[in-house]
Amino acid sequence: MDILRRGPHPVVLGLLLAAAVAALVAGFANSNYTFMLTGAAVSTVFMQSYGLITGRAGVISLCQLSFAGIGAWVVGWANVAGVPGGFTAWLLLGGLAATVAGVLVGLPALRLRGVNLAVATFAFAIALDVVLTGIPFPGQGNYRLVERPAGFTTDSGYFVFTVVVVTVIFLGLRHLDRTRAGGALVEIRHSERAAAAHGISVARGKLTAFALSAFVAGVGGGLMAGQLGVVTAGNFAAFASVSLFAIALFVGTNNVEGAIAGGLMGAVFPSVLDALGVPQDLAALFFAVGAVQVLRLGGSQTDLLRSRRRRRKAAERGSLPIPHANPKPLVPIRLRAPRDTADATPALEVRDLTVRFGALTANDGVSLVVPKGHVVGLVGPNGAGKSTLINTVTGFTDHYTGRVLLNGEPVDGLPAHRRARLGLRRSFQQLRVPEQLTVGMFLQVAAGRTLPAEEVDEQLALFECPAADVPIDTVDVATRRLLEVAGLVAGRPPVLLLDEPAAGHSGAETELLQRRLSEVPERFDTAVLLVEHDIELVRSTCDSVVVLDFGRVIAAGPPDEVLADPAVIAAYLGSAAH
Ligand SMILES: Nc1ncnc2c1ncn2[C@@H]1O[C@H](COP(=O)(O)OP(=O)(O)OP(=O)(O)O)[C@@H](O)[C@H]1O
Repeated sequence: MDILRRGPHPVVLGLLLAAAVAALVAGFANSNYTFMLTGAAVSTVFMQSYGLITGRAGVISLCQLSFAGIGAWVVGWANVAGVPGGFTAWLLLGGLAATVAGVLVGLPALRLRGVNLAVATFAFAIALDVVLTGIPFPGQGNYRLVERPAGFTTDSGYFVFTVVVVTVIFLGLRHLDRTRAGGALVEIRHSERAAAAHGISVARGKLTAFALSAFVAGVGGGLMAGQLGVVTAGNFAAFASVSLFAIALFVGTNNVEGAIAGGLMGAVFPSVLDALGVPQDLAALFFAVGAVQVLRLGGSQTDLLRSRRRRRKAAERGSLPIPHANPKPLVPIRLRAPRDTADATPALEVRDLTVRFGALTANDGVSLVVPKGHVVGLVGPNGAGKSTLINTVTGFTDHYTGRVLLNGEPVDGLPAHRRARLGLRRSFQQLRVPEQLTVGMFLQVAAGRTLPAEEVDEQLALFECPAADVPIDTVDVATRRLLEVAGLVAGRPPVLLLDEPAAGHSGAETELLQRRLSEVPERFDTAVLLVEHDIELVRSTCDSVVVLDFGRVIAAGPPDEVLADPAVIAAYLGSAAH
């Protein structure tokens, strides 16, 4: 959002420049080059589609060219049938038809991941190959060429048209990247569990990615039909989808430069190999090796380059800018006496919760209450069952007996993202903050709502996090943890469960967390269940403490009393009798 305030982004300027260069190239290049460059622009659209489904949402799809084939088929049909509106309307029609296919493929694919998803989408690509070979493209039999848009009928004119379409798609993608929906896709790619904990429906996110990417691929297929006049099933073969997927994975087509580079590779490489007399299969092999390299390095070429550049800039800039604000703590550290839990209304109630993993009982009839306006500590030695309790309460473990009530209403049976939306939010012991987002975008994704810019700045200042436009991969781990808490409380959930939020913090960071946690109930109207090994943090922030050992509650009550209990001390020393 800061970027918006500063005016046109370099990417927009770059795209305008690209359009100008396209016009120049179209004016001066010979027809062979123009044809090849138009192919590269069409390929760039395919890459944009991979950038959506794989680059952003992290979903493997090996059938993007099949969606393109559907788009091309519809454009061919509209041309033959004389559908009014002309080529641009046909393109949109082709995109929409591909979207329907995207949703149909996406729905059964939602429960699949990794290799299984690759196989499922590839099976669809093969099936469509067979279908398209059986049903000729409209116009294929009688060479009825697709009519290009008025004003762009020459090869050079059509090249400019394709660049305009590519540019419009880039702008659309850029807009998506700046919305919470775009941030949600990136979080799904990074960690489906974290996304669900932020109230994001992973299934709906993936389906949206399938639909959008199929639309873009369908438009690309339609553009190809306009370029070639007549297309055949061979233009959209399943194996070509796999090659393009490998290129997309290698280059990183969620980035503008990656999509353009991928487009150029997809279109130009085969011609280069032809000119060198090298078999085409080698191109696929080359890109497959590149894709394996991505898995080894943990990122595409453009992602790695961008990340390196951001880190270098951050190092040059020194310490990260913290938004200017002067938040006044509502309550100084533990100057306030612990709140009295006796009469408070429960925000979260856990009744007789039992969770078993085979023969092991991780939670054994646990009952506890987190009253409104309170911070409750949940402590116990390693393996006592604290994380299991958080996982179960928030819907990440569904094999349990007992009840979980939020504001008096049972939430048992609801999946994690539904519980999160109702206001049961959590953090994870293992940090799950996606590095690809900016600080401000993550804050909004974690909050589960779009926050006004001023609120984002205030919240970041309150938790002493860097400014909204700072990329997360330049932020240290302890600050990321603070950012996670900042985002979660910004959503003002009725209940927040924090799993060791101070892990890896320095003394100063723990002190900041201590201040903020003490204020959370009043400032955000959020009750907190705090799992923490730092007993001083628990003592200074919690109104009451529950102690677990071997899955059972062994003590509960005011912090000073409970933490001085000999049974609790013995449990921590590992000598409790059971
Ligand atoms: N998915 C699982 N499958 C099998 N056993 C599990 C699973 N998750 C947890 N456990 C076991 O349940 C017990 C409780 O684990 P849990 O992680 O809840 O403890 P904890 O109190 O959070 O420990 P720590 O403080 O080390 O995080 C442990 O014995 C653990 O090995």
